Amino acid sequence: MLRVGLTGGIGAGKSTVARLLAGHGAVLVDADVIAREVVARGTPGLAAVVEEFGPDVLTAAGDLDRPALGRRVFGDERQRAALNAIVHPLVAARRAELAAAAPAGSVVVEDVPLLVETGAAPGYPLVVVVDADAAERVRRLVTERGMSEDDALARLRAQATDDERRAAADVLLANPRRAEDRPDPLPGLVSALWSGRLLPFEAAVRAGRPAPARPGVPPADAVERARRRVAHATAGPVEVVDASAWPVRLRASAEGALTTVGYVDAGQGRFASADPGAPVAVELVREARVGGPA
Ligand SMILES: CC(C)(COP(=O)(O)OP(=O)(O)OC[C@H]1O[C@@H](n2cnc3c(N)ncnc32)[C@H](O)[C@@H]1O)[C@@H](O)C(=O)NCCC(=O)NCCS
Ligand SMILES: Nc1ncnc2c1ncn2[C@@H]1O[C@H](COP(=O)(O)OP(=O)(O)OP(=O)(O)O)[C@@H](O)[C@H]1O
Repeated sequence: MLRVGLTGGIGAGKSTVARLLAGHGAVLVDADVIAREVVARGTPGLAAVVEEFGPDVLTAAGDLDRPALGRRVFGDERQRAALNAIVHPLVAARRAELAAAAPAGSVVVEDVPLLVETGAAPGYPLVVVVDADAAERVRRLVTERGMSEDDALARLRAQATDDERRAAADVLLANPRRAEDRPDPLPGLVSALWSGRLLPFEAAVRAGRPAPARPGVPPADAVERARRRVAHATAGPVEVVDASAWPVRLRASAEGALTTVGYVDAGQGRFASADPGAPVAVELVREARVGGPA
């Protein structure tokens, strides 16, 4: 099983990409759907929201009045943080539960709009970001979702910047406005991602097989993502030993949860990434030596 974090700014095309991946056989987990379930009528989540925001955020029938709550939280950072503190832990727990229930051999694609904002990105073996510029995203929300421009801009401002999301992307899928006179390139990009990266990555994780070395010099941003992922999984310091060639070599102090982020046990205190797009080797050493004198 391989967990893939799929994210992008509002209106970037996450759902479109998720549907294409599902067509190839991915198991989908949709954080927006879960975020509705955890505040459905009668849930502890809804009770906590009402305790925080008062009964004005309920409809006459006792459901969450989403437009009313939306008006309060988009544009007021403090209120948004209060809502996030209630909803996000419930969503993260349910996401993990659904991913764990997927059949062996699955590629689980988790569509998580706020993957970067919540700091969850390094906890995934692979992060896919769908990218479209802000003006185009606002156009989509206004023309195809019936949102006002002000509402669309308020949501954009409540999210990470495009640069922050791009820095977290192991794979960046460009999804600019579809041209009417040319075929849409997105299905082809998603198909190549599926067969060229996701399927081989999942198979290698299942077989306990490290990714083979590859030619070229690792880009600095890929090295930084590997370092952050390993630091997140091992909850300790991580040193970059050699980033001049693939596999990137890192040194960490504990095994931690490396196998949950796409690493396999390579024996003799070594772990290796199974991601064919970014081979990384991790050497485990006693804590005192990581970051200390050689
Ligand atoms: C404020 C609420 C009630 C408004 O509901 P509404 O039906 O209008 O929007 P919906 O939930 O369908 O979200 C649509 C999009 O808005 C954006 N968005 C939603 N919540 C947030 C947030 N807290 N911060 C930034 N962007 C957000 C996302 O891009 C999302 O895909 C709702 O968005 C909510 O409960 N948000 C908090 C939970 C959350 O963060 N959900 C997003 C993913 S976990
Ligand atoms: N390349 C494109 N050109 C034009 N319209 C597009 C393109 N990709 C997606 N859309 C349309 O833009 C809207 C937003 O796309 P989609 O629902 O996939 O985005 P999303 O990132 O999941 O949005 P949200 O953040 O609101 O969940 C949809 O109406 C979709 O049909």
